[in-house]
Amino acid sequence: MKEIATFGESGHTISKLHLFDGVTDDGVDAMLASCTVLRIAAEEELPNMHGTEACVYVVLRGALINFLVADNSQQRRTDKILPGESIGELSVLDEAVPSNTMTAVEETDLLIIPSRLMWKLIDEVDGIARNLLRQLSFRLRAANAQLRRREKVGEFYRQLSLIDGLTSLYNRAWMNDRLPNLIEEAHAAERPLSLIMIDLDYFKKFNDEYGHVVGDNALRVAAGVLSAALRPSDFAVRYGGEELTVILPDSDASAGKMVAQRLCERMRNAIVFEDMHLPLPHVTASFGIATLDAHHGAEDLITRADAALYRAKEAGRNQISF
Ligand SMILES: Nc1nc2c(ncn2[C@@H]2O[C@H](COP(=O)(O)OP(=O)(O)OP(=O)(O)O)[C@@H](O)[C@H]2O)c(=O)[nH]1
Repeated sequence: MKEIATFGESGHTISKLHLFDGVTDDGVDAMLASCTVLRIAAEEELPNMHGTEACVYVVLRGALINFLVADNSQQRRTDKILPGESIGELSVLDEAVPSNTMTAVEETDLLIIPSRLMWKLIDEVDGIARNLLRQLSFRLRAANAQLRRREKVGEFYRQLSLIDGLTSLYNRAWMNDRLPNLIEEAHAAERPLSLIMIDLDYFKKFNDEYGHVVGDNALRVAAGVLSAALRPSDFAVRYGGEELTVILPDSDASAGKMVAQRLCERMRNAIVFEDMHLPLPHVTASFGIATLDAHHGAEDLITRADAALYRAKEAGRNQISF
């Protein structure tokens, strides 16, 4: 980077600089005449300060890219600063160190307006304060829009992280997060809630016999059976491996049993493999039902559903127990 001239010598005028839009005061060129014009090479980084003073940088030629330094010290690229545009106003106004680093996209010439002169211009020249405010409000809106976009993207990935990739059901992380809330809501409203633990039967044998690809398909089919049979207010979760869970808000023990019975039958009849040249493998599952007791929490509910599931397995599988 090198100082190539003063603004007065550079041949540039304020007419194309946004900060001076609508400013007709002839004195401004004179006030800026002795300001430095700095040339920085492509990919060169701009210092945060010029000397010891904060300053406004106005792009006369070339372009800058504004890198926002994130908390985790990764750099994120934001918008380009093009000829006529400026940067650094906030640091002049609040005297804080800028939170971004700027890099030249190509060889770039910059007019440097030191803080003291910037304040003098604001105080003495009509229109500059207005332009500055307009520029800052534009930047604030752009920053808000970017924040909203990031929030949406963040929410998208958060949702994605709560969905099981194979079955598209909710995953265990979702259940760990949501079940305590659902239980709290049920207690507060004094409404029932039932939970069904489901485990595919002899699934190891199924995998051994038909292979893991068909096994995966069987899991998808089992998930589909749950999704198709439940109300929109119910939740189906892949608890882990070949274990699935169904949460039934507003459902007492008899409703829980009825749903489990229906799921058990549909599971038994579901077709895993459509190819008629192969023997049609079916899957069955065992179901353990537990209904929420007053004052009991998620852990207790899962433990009781697990115990019921164990009884269904012990009793021969392909059935429900409570
Ligand atoms: N294909 C496939 N298999 C899985 C997946 N997750 C777990 N399994 C298999 O599920 C089988 C579960 O076996 P076990 O826990 O012994 O139970 P089981 O053979 O179903 O026997 P019971 O539960 O007693 O009826 C294991 O062989 C796992 O590899 C998966 O995502 N895809």
